[in-house]
Amino acid sequence: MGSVIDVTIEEGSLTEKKPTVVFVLGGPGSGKGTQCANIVQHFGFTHLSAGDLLRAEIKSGSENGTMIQNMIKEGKIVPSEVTIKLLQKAIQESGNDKFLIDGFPRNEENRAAFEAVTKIEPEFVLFFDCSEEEMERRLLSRNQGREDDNIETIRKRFKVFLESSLPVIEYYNSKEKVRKIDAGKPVEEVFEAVKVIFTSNSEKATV
Ligand SMILES: Nc1ncnc2c1ncn2[C@@H]1O[C@H](COP(=O)(O)OP(=O)(O)OP(=O)(O)O)[C@@H](O)[C@H]1O
Ligand SMILES: Nc1ccn([C@@H]2O[C@H](COP(=O)(O)O)[C@@H](O)[C@H]2O)c(=O)n1
Ligand SMILES: [Mg+2]
Repeated sequence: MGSVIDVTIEEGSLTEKKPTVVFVLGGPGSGKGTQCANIVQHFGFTHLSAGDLLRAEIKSGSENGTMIQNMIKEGKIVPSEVTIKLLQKAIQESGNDKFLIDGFPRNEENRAAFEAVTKIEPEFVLFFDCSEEEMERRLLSRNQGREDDNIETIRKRFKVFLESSLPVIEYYNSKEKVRKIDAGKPVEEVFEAVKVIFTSNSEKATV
């Protein structure tokens, strides 16, 4: 007769825990990157900007580099497959389990593909609400050498935001996931409002 082996399976050991994800959305120049840097300092998240990952991919000399560069110059949205692969790689390499995903999902295709591939639902969606007039002023004085910070591309980016990105925010709003911030105020005031959201959310999580 064979021996009986007592195998104890610890709870959760067979299913990997999903990371915590907050999507950070808002128009071009609304202050997503600026506020994410503050959130990282205070709340221990890793900041993943989809735009930064795409720009790094261009610099790396990847086979998709020229296609990505052309799309960014035109303010168009890069196919989800490319952006999601970059996000997944960055998540895996980070060693963290809490992420601010900035500038993604940018359209319905981004949203549905991310959900299908990763099975991750955002904890909530931070939405930086800012007037076009103020965003345009900020982008034209950003001076970071971005090829899309010129008035022609900025107008195209605003159009894409209204037509493709706002519907994603509306989708999450219908699921009560959107936390809207008045992003037209000075940086410090915007961050005070951001802190309230992250603090109350972490309190909820520990109850
Ligand atoms: N609340 C604010 N008031 C004034 N200027 C700001 C504010 N927040 C950010 N800025 C400035 O506006 C510019 C755009 O900010 P930032 O890069 O954070 O925007 P973004 O939403 O990440 O834009 P993009 O979508 O183009 O990446 C930067 O030069 C930044 O210093
Ligand atoms: N999900 C995304 C995010 C960005 N892009 C492209 O990058 C440009 C710059 O993005 P920022 O967030 O840094 O402003 C954006 O205009 C798109 O061309 C994308 O395709 N998909
Ligand atoms: Mg940015």
